[in-house]
Amino acid sequence: MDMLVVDHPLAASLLATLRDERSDNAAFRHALSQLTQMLVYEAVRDAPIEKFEVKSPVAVTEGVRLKQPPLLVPVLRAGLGMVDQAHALIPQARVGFVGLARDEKTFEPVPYLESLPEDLSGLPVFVLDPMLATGGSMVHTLDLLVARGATDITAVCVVAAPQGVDALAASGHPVRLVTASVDEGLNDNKYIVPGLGDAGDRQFGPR
Ligand SMILES: O=P(O)(O)OC[C@H]1O[C@H](OP(=O)(O)OP(=O)(O)O)[C@H](O)[C@@H]1O
Ligand SMILES: O=c1cc[nH]c(=O)[nH]1
Ligand SMILES: [Mg+2]
Repeated sequence: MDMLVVDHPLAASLLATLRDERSDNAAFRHALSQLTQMLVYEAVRDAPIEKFEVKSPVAVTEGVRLKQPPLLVPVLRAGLGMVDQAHALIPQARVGFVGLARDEKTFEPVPYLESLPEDLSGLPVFVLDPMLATGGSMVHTLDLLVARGATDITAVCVVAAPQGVDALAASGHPVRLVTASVDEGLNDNKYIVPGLGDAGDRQFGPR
């Protein structure tokens, strides 16, 4: 599986703010939004473009635009903190939604929302979720997308555990990963170490 770890001092600095337990909900949401901008910017770097004619006040010249803007799919709740910034960068993008809550005992994702276009064939998809821990939530989301015909999926995650990376690779789904960090591992509660805690709670408060 292709993986891009965005290695940039500004991304690292925002990640430090996210990790810092002293960052309150507002600071956390702000840093997540800013870091999403960098991750999505890099995720789009090699996307196919098309050329079109632009008339500047001075002359006619060539402009470029994305050939096919991706479908953005935030995984609720935590992915909600990424979608506005991604959409600001790619305003033509359509948006679908998946809602999952990890069971605290089994660590399996429990689905509660699925709002996706019926046919995803030929449409690139960016899944937005800050945390890739065991990978169960992301693989569940990939299952939904592939069942609708998606063949070109990018998982945009702020922090990934090696176990989550392995789970994506083992899924066999057509996915690549863009992340700011592959962390050390998971603790007994399947939280990423060092991670940044519960990305949903840190934005919106405890469920
Ligand atoms: O890789 P996994 O082990 O599946 O864990 C990662 C999932 O856990 C978090 O969501 P959570 O279930 O806490 O829901 P929330 O966003 O509503 O807090 C996170 O946003 C991912 O969706
Ligand atoms: O570290 C983790 C693992 C799952 N979900 C989170 O929000 N954080
Ligand atoms: Mg959570």
